[in-house]
Amino acid sequence: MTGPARTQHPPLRAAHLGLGAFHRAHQAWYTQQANERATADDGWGIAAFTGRAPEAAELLSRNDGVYTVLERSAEGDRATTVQSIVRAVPGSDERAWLDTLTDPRVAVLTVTVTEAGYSAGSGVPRRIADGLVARARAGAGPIAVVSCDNLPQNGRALRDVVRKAAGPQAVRLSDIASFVDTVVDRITPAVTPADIDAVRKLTGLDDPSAVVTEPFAEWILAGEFPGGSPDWAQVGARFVADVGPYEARKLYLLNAGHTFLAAAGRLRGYDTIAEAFGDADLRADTEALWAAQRTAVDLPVAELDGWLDDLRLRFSNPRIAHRLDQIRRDSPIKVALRLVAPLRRRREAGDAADDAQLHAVESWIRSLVELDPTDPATALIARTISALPAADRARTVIDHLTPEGTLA
Ligand SMILES: NC(=O)c1ccc[n+]([C@@H]2O[C@H](COP(=O)([O-])OP(=O)(O)OC[C@H]3O[C@@H](n4cnc5c(N)ncnc54)[C@H](O)[C@@H]3O)[C@@H](O)[C@H]2O)c1
Ligand SMILES: O=P(O)(O)OC[C@@H](O)[C@@H](O)[C@H](O)[C@H](O)CO
Repeated sequence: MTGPARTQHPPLRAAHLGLGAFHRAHQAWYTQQANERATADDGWGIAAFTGRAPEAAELLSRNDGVYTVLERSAEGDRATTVQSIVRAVPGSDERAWLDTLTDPRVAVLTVTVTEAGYSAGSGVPRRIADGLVARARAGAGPIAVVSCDNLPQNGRALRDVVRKAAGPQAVRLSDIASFVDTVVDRITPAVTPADIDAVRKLTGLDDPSAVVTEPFAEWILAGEFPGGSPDWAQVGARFVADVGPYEARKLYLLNAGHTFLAAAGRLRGYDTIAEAFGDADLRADTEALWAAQRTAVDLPVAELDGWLDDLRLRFSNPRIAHRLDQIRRDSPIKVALRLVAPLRRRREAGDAADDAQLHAVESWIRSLVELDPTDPATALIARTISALPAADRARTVIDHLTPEGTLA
């Protein structure tokens, strides 16, 4: 058995860094949908680089970059083939990275490297800076850099760390690189062997690069694309002047809900979001958290109500096994941005701390103290917090957790 076949050959015009499940289910999928509505010459092919380990590139290359997206609703599965990735490259291939970013045809660079990828220590800012400086030197023209990670003002956050990494060369970037803010949404769990089996049963194809995702997808973008972009708007993406309200909605409701359920659900022995959200107490806590945090979202009430109704169904989808231990990874930075930041804003406005927000922070602290850490950053903060008197822990986190997820 082999994987899905290539029938389209879109020209190389985009690059991506961080060839994980989400890129395959979101940006590459949107680009595929846009390519299907374009003439062959107007399509966009992507050179996708892995962030760290080479395996995803090696697997995808074996099938010429073509793979299956399995959209999984509560009712059933639907398989589509994605051909927009025309080259899958291990991130360690610096030559290929520089060649791609100095290629004048390449006008868009999308990025999914997780929240942790934005720290200087990850090496991501330096790699992007090197590529953009080389592009400026080569006179290869402007490029849009599109962050697709769950961070506030993600485009600006990426711009700042890339400029810093470029040092004195940063001045060269202003002329060639525009950094685009985005809100990206599509619940896409890490792929399991059972998912690959499900794809095999449905399509008859052996596709180790397949991804399973929900039917829902959203992409909201604000910024300049001086060298053009795939026609993502035609396939549902929205270009707006300011992503702020949509970003608050996504981060303070969906992602904060996930962050809370990952901690509190794991403490109760659940494995997935659907299981945790199915627990009456945790569901009530999540609803209370949403009620508190929605005050920070500047969107019409009816629009927000409808979005939350959809979110309840999405969290309840029993056929999407979004594992709590995956979501718990790198939690300090997520708690800082999704729970502590809105709590502090409330305090600055002179309002009392909300019980549901406090409960979410306290649940996270309990998860640090009582559960095995998922990653080194979490282990480090867990040790510090565990050493504090229990009565001081929440106050310490609320007062001293930095946006980088460390205790100041
Ligand atoms: N999966 C989702 O549902 C989803 C939805 C919206 C946004 N996102 C964003 O996309 C990110 C990636 O999600 P995913 O599901 O593809 O995860 P994944 O684990 O499948 O892939 C993560 C990618 O990021 C790279 N990466 C991770 N840490 C890195 C580091 N420190 N330095 C360099 N590269 C690094 C990895 O090499 C890999 O290519 C999330 O962290 C989030 O910010 C994901
Ligand atoms: O690692 P995080 O917390 O940024 O993301 C985990 C999930 O909350 C996230 O992947 C959501 O499923 C996603 O943001 C939905 O669009």
